[in-house]
Amino acid sequence: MSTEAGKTVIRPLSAPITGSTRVPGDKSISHRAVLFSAMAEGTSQISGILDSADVRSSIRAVEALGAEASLEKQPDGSLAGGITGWGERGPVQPDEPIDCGNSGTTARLLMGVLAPWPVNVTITGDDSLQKRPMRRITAPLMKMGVRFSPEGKENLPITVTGTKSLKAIVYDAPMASAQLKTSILLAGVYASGTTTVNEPSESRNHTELMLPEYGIKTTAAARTASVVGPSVPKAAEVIVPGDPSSAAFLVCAALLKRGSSIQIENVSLNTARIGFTRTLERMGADIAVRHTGSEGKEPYGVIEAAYTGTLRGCEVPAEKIASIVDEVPVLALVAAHARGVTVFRDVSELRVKETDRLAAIVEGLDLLGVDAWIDGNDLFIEGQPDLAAQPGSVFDSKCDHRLAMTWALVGLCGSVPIEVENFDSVKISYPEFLDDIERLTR
Ligand SMILES: O=C(O)C1=C[C@@H](OP(=O)(O)O)[C@@H](O)[C@H](O)C1
Ligand SMILES: C=C(OP(=O)(O)O)C(=O)O
Repeated sequence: MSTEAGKTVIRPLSAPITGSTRVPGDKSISHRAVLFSAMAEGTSQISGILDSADVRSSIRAVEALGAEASLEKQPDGSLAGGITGWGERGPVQPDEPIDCGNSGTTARLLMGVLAPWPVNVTITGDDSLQKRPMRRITAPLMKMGVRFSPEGKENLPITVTGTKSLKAIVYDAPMASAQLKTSILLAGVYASGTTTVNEPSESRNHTELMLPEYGIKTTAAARTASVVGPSVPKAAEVIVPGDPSSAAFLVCAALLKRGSSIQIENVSLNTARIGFTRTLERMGADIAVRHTGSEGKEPYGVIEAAYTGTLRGCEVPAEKIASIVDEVPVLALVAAHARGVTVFRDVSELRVKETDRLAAIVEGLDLLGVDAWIDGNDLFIEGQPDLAAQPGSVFDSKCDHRLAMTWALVGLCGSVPIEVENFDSVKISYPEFLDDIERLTR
């Protein structure tokens, strides 16, 4: 790998991707472990925490609010140690705005964390995060009694002023978003009565699975989750499994690189997260999932995948999109190599991620000569089984980690070097991505 003027040259892998590996800790569970432990009374013990820029944003945020984190780097690259929360005392008033960097999860969950406390905290973030919608979070929290200034503003920076007299609500969410659901449920922990979030389709359920570990009365069924408050979370022990969203890049690489065969161990097999395995199976991929255990209520196990060279297009219905929401860019690249058309129905949420991922997918696939288009909120890709990049093509990651890894696969699994602009955005979720994939070719 070489980088010049923000462009990284990605060269074809010298051999098929083979063998067993692990991926770093799950980002969603790591954020939650950090934030829930900060809210709790006592010292929580956490291991397997993802050490990435986004999770560091959550750690810095809770430290600024008075939680004590003594986390140490482990030989496997993860962070482990104790977090002593503010519990009944509540967070301290920070001196400065809290900068959540690139992390939507940090900013949005923090609004719910701060809701029960009489502090004024300004939340901000980088250029990308300052463009992402926040009214979806502030509107329901305002119904619970939280104040935001400027009132009704869509984008960060926004100042949160919490209240000790939060009202419990029943909220019909306009979109399937675990960040929205979690923010409301975290506020609900301190509201009197039952706070419920109903969703149009199922989003990831880590919050519902983890809050009971912190002693919070929680109920959950398909598309609905509730907490009963008021209650103070109690310290817990959390072991974070590997991140399936990171695993998806290695799996897709194996499906695109002739002769490859890999096993990814100790990865979360939460069904709300591994929709990509089902999509790839429907595309005819050789992929299998094997449960080996669970941590708390979170299942984990092994994902196996092997190259076959024969993939076909498929249709992914709207209600399954939440289970692949962060994997659509890399699945779109696989679809570009499949025979026939692939359709992802109602992927409008991709427009409001780190960048407009829908537009970026169409742009990147166009550079590869692949016909991809958006009709309404649906994404269509006409695959080409013999697809090959032009040498030296420059793909723009738009400083988005998922796009950086997606376009890197074009170079790694193809036959000519390509370039990826701002490839270093992989530090957001998977800093060791390139090392991990190269290690599997030796
Ligand atoms: O709750 C979470 O940890 C996340 C939820 C998803 O966002 P939305 O809730 O906005 O869909 C996902 O895209 C993000 O990477 C992490
Ligand atoms: C959308 C993502 O994260 P966040 O919303 O936390 O920035 C992601 O990791 O792809």
